[in-house]
Amino acid sequence: MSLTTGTSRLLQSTLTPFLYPCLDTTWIALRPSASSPLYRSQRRCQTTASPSHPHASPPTDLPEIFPSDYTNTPFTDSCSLTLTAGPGGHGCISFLREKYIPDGPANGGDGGTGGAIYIQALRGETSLHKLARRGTLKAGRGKNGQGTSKGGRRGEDVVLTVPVGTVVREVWRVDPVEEEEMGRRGKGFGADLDREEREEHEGNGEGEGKWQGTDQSLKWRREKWLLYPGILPKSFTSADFPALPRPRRSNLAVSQPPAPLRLDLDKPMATPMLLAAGAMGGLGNPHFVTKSVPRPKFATKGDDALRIHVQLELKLLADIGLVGLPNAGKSTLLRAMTASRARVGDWAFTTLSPNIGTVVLDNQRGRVAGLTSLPVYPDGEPRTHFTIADIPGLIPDAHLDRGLGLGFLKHIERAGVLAFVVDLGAGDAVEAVKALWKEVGEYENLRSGELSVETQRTAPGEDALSTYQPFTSTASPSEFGGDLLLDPQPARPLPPLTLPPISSKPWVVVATKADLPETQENFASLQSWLTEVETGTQAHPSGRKNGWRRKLHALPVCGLKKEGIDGLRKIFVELLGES
Ligand SMILES: Nc1nc2c(ncn2[C@@H]2O[C@H](COP(=O)(O)OP(=O)(O)OP(=O)(O)O)[C@@H](O)[C@H]2O)c(=O)[nH]1
Ligand SMILES: [Mg+2]
Repeated sequence: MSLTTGTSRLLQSTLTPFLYPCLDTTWIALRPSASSPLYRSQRRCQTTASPSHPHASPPTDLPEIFPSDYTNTPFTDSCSLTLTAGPGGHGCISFLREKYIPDGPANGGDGGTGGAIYIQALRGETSLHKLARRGTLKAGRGKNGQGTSKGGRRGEDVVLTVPVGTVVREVWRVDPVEEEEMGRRGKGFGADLDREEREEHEGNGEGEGKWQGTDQSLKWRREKWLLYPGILPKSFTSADFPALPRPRRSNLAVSQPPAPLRLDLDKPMATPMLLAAGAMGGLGNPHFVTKSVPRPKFATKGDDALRIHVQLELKLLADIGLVGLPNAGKSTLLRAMTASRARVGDWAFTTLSPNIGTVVLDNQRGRVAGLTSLPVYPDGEPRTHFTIADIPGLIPDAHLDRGLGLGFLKHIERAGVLAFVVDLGAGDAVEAVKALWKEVGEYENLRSGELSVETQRTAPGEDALSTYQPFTSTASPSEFGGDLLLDPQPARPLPPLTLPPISSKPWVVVATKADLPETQENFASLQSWLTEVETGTQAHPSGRKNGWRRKLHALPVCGLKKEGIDGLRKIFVELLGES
């Protein structure tokens, strides 16, 4: 009885505040009253102003953002990587040795296959910076075989996780299996040719001595063989060795995409996709038992691994891109809508590389206020969040690469929906939107010209992106100590990606600093201009006939006080459904 009472008292003291907060008297006592300053400040943070009266509040009570509240999130939208699959483990040279069997048969195990490299596009990822930092990715080496016919373990696999919308393009590859096959076919490796082929050559009157020479020199590939410890190579004659086994590929290699790699990972992937299979392990000494050599004291080494140099590029930077002149309030808006802690400053070019923030629409515990249903992705999956990119400010003549212009415009091209952010307190908002569109439109013209030049340069039938040329060096890899130290081809820049035209993307105008006095008129003229563009009375600001004109909204917001944010979120969700 006393135990029950004790348990219930314990429960009351520890769990009640969490399960039934309304019953907990201590919590009630601590809760700020409606008149306390804390409560008032909380209520002020939660208010969302009606967009129709944004200017009602005076601009004096603006919250301050302290420098200690800034964090710099790293971001990279393209990178080059060298992917090296795992080399195979060596075969083992071993003999059975037991009581009464001092010189048993060969029982060395085969080496393990090397680890493979996979790629997987996931929705939670937003940047390639983690991969860009690494530069080279290597899968694990297969373990060596062991005595008593124990095969070596497989090498560790590596999975690259990338954001959805990543494009993977191959720059060059070194495929040792392909090279060896080519060498055998092209150079006539006598020892490894089929007997019929050989006889055919001899029948054609080619000297036997010549074949003999090729035969012996190519059979003996020191770097391919492992010798029993303590035995010097000179104690073998090359005739003791059988022909080198043909190069093999692991069974996994059949699911490798064809070379050259050109992948557009525009959907989230349930399972990783193979990019490079690991190399095969070497063969243990039982593989070389013959009548004349019953106890072979050699095994083969594991194969060298496939190496691919790829370029990764994000086709989609974020769902929404904030485009604006410097100091328009883009970073403040991003902070208001997401948990981003982007730096804010009262000067131009506070932001120099994109900041990406995520707006959570459904956090598994409920939807954000005002959303009755969730938007869906093109594949029908409900969209529980979307991303916003705060892109550095554009300046006039950015399309001529003035002030890092082209770099910033490249980011704009990669956003799904464009949100033109204009400062209502910095002059005519219509002129500001027109100036922004002018830069974007000029950049689009430039890009379409660039693409057509690239298409003309490509010979008909040739792959427009990259063509695979296996490494054709006169020196064999063994001359580099079995390992190639240099890139087989210098990394050449790949042609630009073909992306949808910017002017056909949905767009919206966000009028910031609506708390500033006397900005109503500016906003009203912006709204009427947008209505004219929508109805076709005014030309599309990009100068293109087929520019996006449906549902053109302008929304006044105050990023500092988070006013007008709910309405903006709803419009973004609506436009994402259209994009
Ligand atoms: N009154 C008022 N000031 C704002 C508002 N939003 C931003 N500001 C101020 O405007 C200045 C610039 O804001 P940022 O968010 O850094 O502007 P930005 O567009 O990111 O600037 P860059 O990164 O340089 O292109 C800061 O001093 C902000 O405090 C707003 O809604 N109202
Ligand atoms: Mg900024």
